[in-house]
Amino acid sequence: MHTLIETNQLALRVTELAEEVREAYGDEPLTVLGVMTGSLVLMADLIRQLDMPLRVGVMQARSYRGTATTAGDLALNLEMMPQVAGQNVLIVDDIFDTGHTLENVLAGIRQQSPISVRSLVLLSKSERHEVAIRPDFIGFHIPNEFVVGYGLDYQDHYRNLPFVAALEDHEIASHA
Ligand SMILES: O=P(O)(O)OC[C@H]1O[C@H](OP(=O)(O)OP(=O)(O)O)[C@H](O)[C@@H]1O
Ligand SMILES: Nc1nc2[nH]cnc2c(=O)[nH]1
Repeated sequence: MHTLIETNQLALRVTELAEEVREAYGDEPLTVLGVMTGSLVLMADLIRQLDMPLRVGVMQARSYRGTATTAGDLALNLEMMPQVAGQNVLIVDDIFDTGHTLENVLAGIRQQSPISVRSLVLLSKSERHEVAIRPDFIGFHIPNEFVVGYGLDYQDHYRNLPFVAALEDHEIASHA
């Protein structure tokens, strides 16, 4: 694997993203919803830099199964999520790739009658987008490589890496 984004770059950019979120919401109460499992590390770093009245919740969206590095069927589980009716909601995810996950998550949340919904992702792969929507806050635009670390997995490994790295083709094949 080769490193794409170093630990200190991640820390600096997450601090900037927190500032952008503070500018957007001011002192308004906010509900931050992390899309599990990939947003786990970003959520932990981001929410500790937000100082408005904050509620934190999680939901699960999962589309990548087994050895696949292309999207399969998407399973959404909103049962773990707090009530969002009448709330300003910020969806947080690790990566916006084809965009289908976020598009589905946004549609699911909008059905719960929030006041507003915005979205924040750490990474965006512009070359791969297949949907019309875009996240409101984006940490980094990255090339079309399969990335791991800082919450992102390959077959549930590598989420604990403190940096973002791209896997080489043979590393993906070797897990297959
Ligand atoms: O833009 P897309 O092409 O839809 O891909 C983005 C989604 O894929 C990953 O989730 P994954 O299904 O791998 O689950 P995970 O968060 O548990 O790793 C990632 O965390 C995003 O939620
Ligand atoms: N780990 C990981 N999950 C993804 N989901 C969509 N794209 C990616 C990616 O590049 N890496």
